[in-house]
Amino acid sequence: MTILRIAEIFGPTIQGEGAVIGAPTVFVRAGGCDYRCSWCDSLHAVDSEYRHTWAKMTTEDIWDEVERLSGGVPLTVSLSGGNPAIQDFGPLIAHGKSKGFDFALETQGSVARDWFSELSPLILSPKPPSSGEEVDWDTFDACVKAAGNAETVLKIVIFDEADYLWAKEAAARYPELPLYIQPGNHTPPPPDAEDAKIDMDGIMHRYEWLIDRTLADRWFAPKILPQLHVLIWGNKRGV
Ligand SMILES: C[S@@+](CC[C@H](N)C(=O)[O-])C[C@H]1O[C@@H](n2cnc3c(N)ncnc32)[C@H](O)[C@@H]1O
Ligand SMILES: Nc1nc2[nH]cc(C(=O)O)c2c(=O)[nH]1
Ligand code: SF4
Ligand SMILES: [Mg+2]
Repeated sequence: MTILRIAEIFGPTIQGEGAVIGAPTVFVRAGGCDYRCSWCDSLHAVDSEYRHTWAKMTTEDIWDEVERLSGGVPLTVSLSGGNPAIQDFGPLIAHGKSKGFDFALETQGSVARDWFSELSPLILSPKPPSSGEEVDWDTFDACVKAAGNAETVLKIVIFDEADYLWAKEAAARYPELPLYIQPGNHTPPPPDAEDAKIDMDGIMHRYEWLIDRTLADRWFAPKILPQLHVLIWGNKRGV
């Protein structure tokens, strides 16, 4: 029996980022991450200090909750975290797909899994210099390979000029993958935050900077998107 550490399951809400922005989805947020990005907006699912808040759930437990939240109506389930790839979501994905649901998964690309080939899409989010983490490109390549024919997209968070230049180089490694860039939320919630306040002016300013920077550069490959859920709900948890 597969037991998974789950920080939260919520929805239905809209997918706020990237390729299927605006699409109804239910989120399953895995607990635990092999990275610790300086600006992570989901530290409650990363910091082992919050481990006691993560539920130990079987595939069946998770599926029951997804069905309850979705009313049993098939949609795309978004697997995020933490890094969902450090746990075995293969059985959940197989079960959900047999019921007509699809699965998207967000990961930084530090662990490759054979079940990536069952995703639609696999969202790979390599981390730029401002994160304080460093990409192992061999492992990242292995993630792209593991996905095989499954839809795979790149989503890169950009905070500053160094990140921007890095994103261009990173994207150039994978010219065949659809590319999404998003401005960073420089006011991510502390892990124990009740308060959903953000610096909205600052976030919009960074978004405008990223659009201007990209277009002035005649870099037309990426779609440049905000975190839509942050614009609507700020740092509120569970949306
Ligand atoms: C919390 S992560 C979880 C999945 C996986 N660990 C990853 O990083 O891809 C989900 C997405 O949120 C992005 N993200 C995290 N913190 C952010 C922030 N402060 N501003 C903008 N995007 C952020 C990540 O880059 C990733 O694309
Ligand atoms: N609505 C909504 N969209 C999201 N897209 C990626 C998210 C994440 O934290 O992985 C996220 C999230 O937490 N909420
Ligand atoms: S890899 Fe993702 S979940 Fe892990 S610390 Fe970075 S942004 Fe947060
Ligand atoms: Mg998020």
